[in-house]
Amino acid sequence: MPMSMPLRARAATAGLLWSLHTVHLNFHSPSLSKTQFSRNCDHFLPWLERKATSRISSSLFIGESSFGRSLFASKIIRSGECILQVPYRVQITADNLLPEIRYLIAEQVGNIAKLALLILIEKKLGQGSEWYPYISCLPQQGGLHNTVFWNESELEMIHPSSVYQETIDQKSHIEKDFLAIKSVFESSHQCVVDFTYKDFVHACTLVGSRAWGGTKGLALIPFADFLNHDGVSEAIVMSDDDKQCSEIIADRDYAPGEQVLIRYGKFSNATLMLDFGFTIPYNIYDQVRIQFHIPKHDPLHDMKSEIMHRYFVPPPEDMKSLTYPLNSFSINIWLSDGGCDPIGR
Ligand SMILES: C[S@@+](CC[C@H](N)C(=O)[O-])C[C@H]1O[C@@H](n2cnc3c(N)ncnc32)[C@H](O)[C@@H]1O
Repeated sequence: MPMSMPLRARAATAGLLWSLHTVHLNFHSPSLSKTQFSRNCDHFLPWLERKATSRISSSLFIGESSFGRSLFASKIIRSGECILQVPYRVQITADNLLPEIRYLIAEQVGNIAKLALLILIEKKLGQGSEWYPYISCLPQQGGLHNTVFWNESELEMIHPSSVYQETIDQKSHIEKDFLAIKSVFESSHQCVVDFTYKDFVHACTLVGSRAWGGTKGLALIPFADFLNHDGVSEAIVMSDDDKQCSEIIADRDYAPGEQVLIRYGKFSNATLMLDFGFTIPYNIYDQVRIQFHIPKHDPLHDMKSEIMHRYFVPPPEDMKSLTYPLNSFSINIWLSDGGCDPIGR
């Protein structure tokens, strides 16, 4: 079963996603730099395999590319090969919170906030945390570029995009969760862990950009979350309930040393910027939605309406919850032949 990245579901309810095509924010060159082991990560995979008591991957090693930490082929990989299997038992979900904390915040906040709290608790435990080798590998504050971290003048640049409003909504959602957790802890006279609003925003953004929703609910999947995104890759994180693991099958051949990329979802640049803090240069999922008014007195009214209905494009999967006006259509910004397709296919 395919899994999907989480924040999208929430953001999709916030409003129409207009393309961010006017502001291209890919700070990195897509070409890969020399691969080397990332700081702090040398012992990561052996630790995870010990914890899982099984092989996670014999095909991948951790290195760095212009996309940050990345996974690379350690040998020839053939299309169709299983390159990674992460058992459910080494994935982190809200169930890993201590029962008394889980009970306290049960109805107060959603899974993103619960996982964020778990990260903050484990981080405070330092080397005493059973997840230390993973938690200590996660990006530090200042290392994420999602729009929630943008200052006012940066946000002003994207005012015409729906990402602007979605960013504001996301911030207020995080603030609401923060206050809810703090108030629960205060009224129960429990000081589970001391953290600031800034810590909490960082932790929520970490979860939003590297957790998957699956059969076990929202889960951080160590090692799988070191894989970077390529919108045209067919490789996705899948759940296998029989084998009790998440796995990834290679969608093409890889030579040793090549970076292995997966698709997080069929996301526009607006979504990528909001939830993951990057955009890609030619995003085949970028769309603008054009609303089109056909006045009743227009002599071509019937013909135009008929064309509109014939070519009406249903909203993408991740925007199903939105009601699209019928007098609108999508334009894909980038097409493989470089042209514009007015019916959005
Ligand atoms: C699931 S993590 C992937 C591993 C990450 N590079 C790391 O250092 O841990 C997702 C983050 O990786 C980065 N990323 C993934 N794909 C990217 C891409 N195509 N271009 C630029 N950054 C990317 C973004 O910072 C994103 O929020």
